[in-house]
Amino acid sequence: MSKSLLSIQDLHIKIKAGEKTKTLLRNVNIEVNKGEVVGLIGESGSGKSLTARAIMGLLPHGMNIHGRILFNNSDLVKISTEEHRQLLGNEVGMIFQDYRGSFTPFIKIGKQMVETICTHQKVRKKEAQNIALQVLDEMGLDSKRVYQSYPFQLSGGQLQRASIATAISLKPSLLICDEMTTALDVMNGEKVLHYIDKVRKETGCAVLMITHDLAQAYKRTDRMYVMNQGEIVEEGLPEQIRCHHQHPYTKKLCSCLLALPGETLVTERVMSV
Ligand SMILES: Nc1ncnc2c1ncn2[C@@H]1O[C@H](COP(=O)(O)OP(=O)(O)OP(=O)(O)O)[C@@H](O)[C@H]1O
Repeated sequence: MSKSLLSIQDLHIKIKAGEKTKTLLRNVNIEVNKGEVVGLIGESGSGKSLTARAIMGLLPHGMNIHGRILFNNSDLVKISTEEHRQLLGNEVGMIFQDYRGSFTPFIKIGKQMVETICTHQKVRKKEAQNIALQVLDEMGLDSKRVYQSYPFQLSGGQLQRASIATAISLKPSLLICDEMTTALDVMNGEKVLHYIDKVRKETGCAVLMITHDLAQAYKRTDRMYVMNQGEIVEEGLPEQIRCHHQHPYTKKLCSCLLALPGETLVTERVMSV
């Protein structure tokens, strides 16, 4: 049985800017195997979110996409909008950087969660209610209160955790997390990451973790890709990226990270020679 769950091959994304065409992503190749946590790191504007949006079929209007995005061997570049919609939620869950768009403002969180669960899973309303309350609880939220609340009655962090709970409640085989802890304080961010790790161990889902946070990526991923100006410039195990990187951009990125107590980073060793 193939280990590959997601295989992005030679992905290019272009956009028309007046008379000219601008290339936003160039020759992107990424592999995510079943059950694996893969990090996609890079500075702001490097193309991480566009990669995620391409997988989800949510690219802004006017962008041209070339290449292949194989998910369980079906090419997501070629499937229809309806097929993409079916896939989202059922197979691929996404936690967005901007959580505010995850909920409709004038419908209570619980009602929205139950509708989402019933749309994607063959469960009755009562069971969907129990699932919603359970995942909210596991996110460390006051589940009954959040369930009964309108989005505007919650803080940004509570809303982000509710949106994460919704994505996880559908038990996708791939979870794409785009800077998902940006709105959370350190304690709640850790709690959420810990919970996602628990879900991954229980369900065997794979995670594509998009982040600026190198320390989190080192700690939580099995493999990492480094992106710069729309291209993957380096890939490898966290330890390789951290201590044996080759590309000047990775070196620059890693040099921003402080060494842990008792360790010397390669970049520092090189600089001190
Ligand atoms: N709708 C759009 N129209 C034109 N250019 C866009 C659009 N969306 C993104 N871009 C450009 O594509 C490039 C990659 O953007 P992307 O959002 O993928 O970056 P990112 O790595 O996710 O950054 P961040 O970490 O800040 O979210 C950037 O140069 C950005 O300006």
